[in-house]
Amino acid sequence: MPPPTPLAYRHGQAASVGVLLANLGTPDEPTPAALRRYLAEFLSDRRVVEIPRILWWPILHGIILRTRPAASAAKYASVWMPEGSPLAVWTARQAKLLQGYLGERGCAVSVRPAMRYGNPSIASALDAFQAEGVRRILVLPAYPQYSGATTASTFDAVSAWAGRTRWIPEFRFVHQYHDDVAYIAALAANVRAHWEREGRGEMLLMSFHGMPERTLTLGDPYHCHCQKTARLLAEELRLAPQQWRISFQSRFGRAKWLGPATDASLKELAAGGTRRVDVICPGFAADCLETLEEIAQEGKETFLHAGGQAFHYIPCLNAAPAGMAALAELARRHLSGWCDAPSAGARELEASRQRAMALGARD
Ligand SMILES: C=CC1=C(C)c2cc3[nH]c(cc4nc(cc5[nH]c(cc1n2)c(C)c5CCC(=O)O)C(CCC(=O)O)=C4C)c(C)c3C=C
Ligand SMILES: [Fe+2]
Ligand SMILES: [Fe+2]
Repeated sequence: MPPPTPLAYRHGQAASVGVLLANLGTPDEPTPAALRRYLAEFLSDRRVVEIPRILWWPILHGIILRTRPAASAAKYASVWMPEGSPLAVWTARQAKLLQGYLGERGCAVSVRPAMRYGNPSIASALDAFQAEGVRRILVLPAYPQYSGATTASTFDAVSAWAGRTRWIPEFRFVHQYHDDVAYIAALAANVRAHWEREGRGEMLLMSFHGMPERTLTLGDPYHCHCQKTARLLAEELRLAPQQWRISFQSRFGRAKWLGPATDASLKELAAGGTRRVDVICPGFAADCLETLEEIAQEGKETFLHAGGQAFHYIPCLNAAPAGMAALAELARRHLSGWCDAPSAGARELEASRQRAMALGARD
């Protein structure tokens, strides 16, 4: 049960603004039992697996949840950080930093990390905002590219919580930021910094998480958003067409997924004589299993086995200052009018007064 009307609000204290930084979710521990809980929740979401339940349920419960947890747990164990799962650790750090970046607003901003599956759940973070007396919430899903499976699913979780809540706060929702100038600039800065430290390869491969190809024909903008991010990043880095490629990773299940596949691209590049490849995953706001294990470990092995000589993985934006500044700028834009810094308000007021005086108004 969500808590009753927040005490702070009942007592008339000024309500502040909340920012819910939501990412996908991750298991609590790298164990088969924790993986089973996480995968059961994740793969039961109709936004993620769009197969009729009558067909999907026996596959999920009869095969996947019996076999995948142990295999995935071993992969998670290979990337686990002392503080926990990389996705959870980075998302918590980002939320803390974002709160600092937004600290100079005209009202108190509270930023909470949340996970669509697992912990801290979206519902628990929203309950915590209610208890704090927060009456305005900006939901910021950490997905630059919109997809039904991620962004819309976050919206569903917020709506489900609202459906159980009497006095819902005012909500705003960030839809996507795949072509945001500051996000593209942050990605480019990340690549350039890597090149300055490590030299550069002949090819920059931009690998995005895949989706079933059918989602594209059904109208999901995800594929188009990925293409645009990749093109803008290549432009920002002034790359010629033969210096970059896009690919899609993490295929799941038997259906046809968006292509070209990252593993096939790595083999093809090596076979075609590319000696060094640099790989970046621009669709992931933070490093996680899919980047650290599937790309930095497995992808590297694939490329080197196929004859490549050097493989460089460029980490996600994580807590990099340019990435945090981009997130803060995005949040600031969406918070506009809710929580403006008083100095900006006062300046604007003075400018309007002077314009009015120039038009003949009297003080
Ligand atoms: C970045 C956007 C993501 C999209 C789009 C996405 C779609 C999608 N994913 C699956 C199946 C799995 N994904 C898994 C892990 C995972 N996926 C994303 C992001 C997107 N998924 C992230 C950030 C992660 C990593 C989580 C972590 O804990 O580090 C997994 C679980 C891992 C495993 O067992 O392999 C599955 C399964 C589908 C089916 C799908 C689109 C329909
Ligand atoms: Fe995924
Ligand atoms: Fe994967």
